[in-house]
Amino acid sequence: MQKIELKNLSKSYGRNEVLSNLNLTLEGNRIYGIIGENGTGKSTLLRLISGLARPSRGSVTVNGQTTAEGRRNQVAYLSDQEMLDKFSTLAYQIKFHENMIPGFQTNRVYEMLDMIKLPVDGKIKNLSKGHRNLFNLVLTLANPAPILIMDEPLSGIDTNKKEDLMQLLSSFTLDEERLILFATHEYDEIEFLIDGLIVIKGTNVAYFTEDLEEMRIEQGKTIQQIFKEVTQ
Ligand SMILES: Nc1ncnc2c1ncn2[C@@H]1O[C@H](COP(=O)(O)OP(=O)(O)OP(=O)(O)O)[C@@H](O)[C@H]1O
Repeated sequence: MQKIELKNLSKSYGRNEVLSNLNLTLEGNRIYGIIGENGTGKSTLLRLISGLARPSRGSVTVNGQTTAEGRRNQVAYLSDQEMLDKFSTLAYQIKFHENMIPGFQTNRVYEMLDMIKLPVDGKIKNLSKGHRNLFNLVLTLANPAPILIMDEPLSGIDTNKKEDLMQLLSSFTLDEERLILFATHEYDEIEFLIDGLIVIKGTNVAYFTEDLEEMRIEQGKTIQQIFKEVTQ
């Protein structure tokens, strides 16, 4: 079973303490959404878990791995920045990922691109921004890592494609026993996608549930309402 454990985790950039003494355990084949106002440290937290940033204090353990390198092997990470060389072709990037990542699911890339009707010909720079985001997302989803960590994966993607992608994400946790954690500002869209919710306020977790459905039945609140209550 997949497991992410954060113990007394803090991160500062110079004098700016972004995250302070976080304690959190995420586990199971679940989809977790992480929300919070701009600049509250969501991306920083995702980078710490993925082994791309170093904690200032405390520890991050991912499936028993405590070193940054060990964590990187457990995680497929999708940045909110555009990382791909714009002058390369889509086909080149697919081949590059296939060569770099053991078990990379190239067939799946082509199936997903077909599903979202994105042609493989041509260069990254000629794609629209939304299509570039989609292509990045597809490359991340074809990574066989047991944990998928994504920074705003649905931003700039049209409603129809979002629905297809959300179905795909659900199938990843149901059929393939993966854990997915992503940051987003799209509260309405993820309402029925995520199993667990984390709200960051200030420098810490202000709200956490691993069973949003239960909370919804008990308290009848939407994510938007929870967010407002917690952050006001
Ligand atoms: N590499 C860095 N060096 C210095 N400061 C940084 C760095 N990365 C992030 N920060 C600062 O850390 C804080 C949190 O940034 P972060 O990007 O993690 O927030 P976020 O919650 O993801 O924001 P948003 O919702 O706007 O994407 C901000 O004040 C930001 O300026």
